Amino acid sequence: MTEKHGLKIAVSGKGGVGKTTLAALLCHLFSKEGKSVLAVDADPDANLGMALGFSPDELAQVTTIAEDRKLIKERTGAEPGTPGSLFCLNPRVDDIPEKYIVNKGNIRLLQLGQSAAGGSGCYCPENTFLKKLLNHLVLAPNDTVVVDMEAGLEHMGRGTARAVDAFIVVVEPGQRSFQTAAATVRLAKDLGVEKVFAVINKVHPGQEESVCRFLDFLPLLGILPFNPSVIEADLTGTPVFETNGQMVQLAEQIKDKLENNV
Ligand SMILES: Nc1ncnc2c1ncn2[C@@H]1O[C@H](COP(=O)(O)OP(=O)(O)OP(=O)(O)O)[C@@H](O)[C@H]1O
Repeated sequence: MTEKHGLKIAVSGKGGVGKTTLAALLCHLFSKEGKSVLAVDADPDANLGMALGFSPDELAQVTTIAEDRKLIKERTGAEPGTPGSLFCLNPRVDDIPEKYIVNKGNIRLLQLGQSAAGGSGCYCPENTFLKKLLNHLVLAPNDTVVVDMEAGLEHMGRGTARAVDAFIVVVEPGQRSFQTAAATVRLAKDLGVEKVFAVINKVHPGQEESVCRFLDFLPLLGILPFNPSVIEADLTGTPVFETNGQMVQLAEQIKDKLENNV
């Protein structure tokens, strides 16, 4: 890594490929090495909070951006630093209002929540909030932002996409997932994003070679195997990083490769 500021990472991919699982593993690993992590749950279908080990009670205590959409709509209309705006000029992670944040160790979770408008790519206040946040948030060298995104980058403007240091597209073996990945890469290039990487998840023994062949247009950070214990952890509401050493080890390699390439 050449730059001195912290990293902003967005995890994307088709629904159900394992974005939340990978995002939670990365949050855990960054926090374990002493980084201050802002985990942003921007996927209305996901529950990054539970994957990080927050209890339903803890999650219920905070307000999601969607729940506060009227306020957010009013305030995201104003430029940061102006009266009535949500953020001060050049906000830091600590400047995000506490009512939106739930903490666990070094991890601060922010949930955009379920949009009343529904549908991906909408220009709803939640996405406007995310854009402002990614564009204006100033990270200390020790800060890391991990965004669990909804599929697709359609709702991202050029400036916002370029504010992210790396996009990780999670791909599972299958043509539909490859096509989503290809579309994401095309869109990312259109938006001027240089750093787009793939992580292949849910790979069964013997599939590695053919999957890599289909994804030769994307630099690969790593391969995660299909592992029933990941589903088991999900069923019991236990974070994967507490139960599955193999996934943690592989995610660590993914994180190292990412840091060496941004
Ligand atoms: N390597 C794996 N092996 C087996 N199951 C996995 C693996 N990774 C994720 N899963 C399971 O697949 C399901 C979807 O995973 P996850 O929620 O992380 O995906 P997602 O892309 O965030 O989904 P969504 O788009 O619905 O939010 C979960 O039940 C999860 O436990």
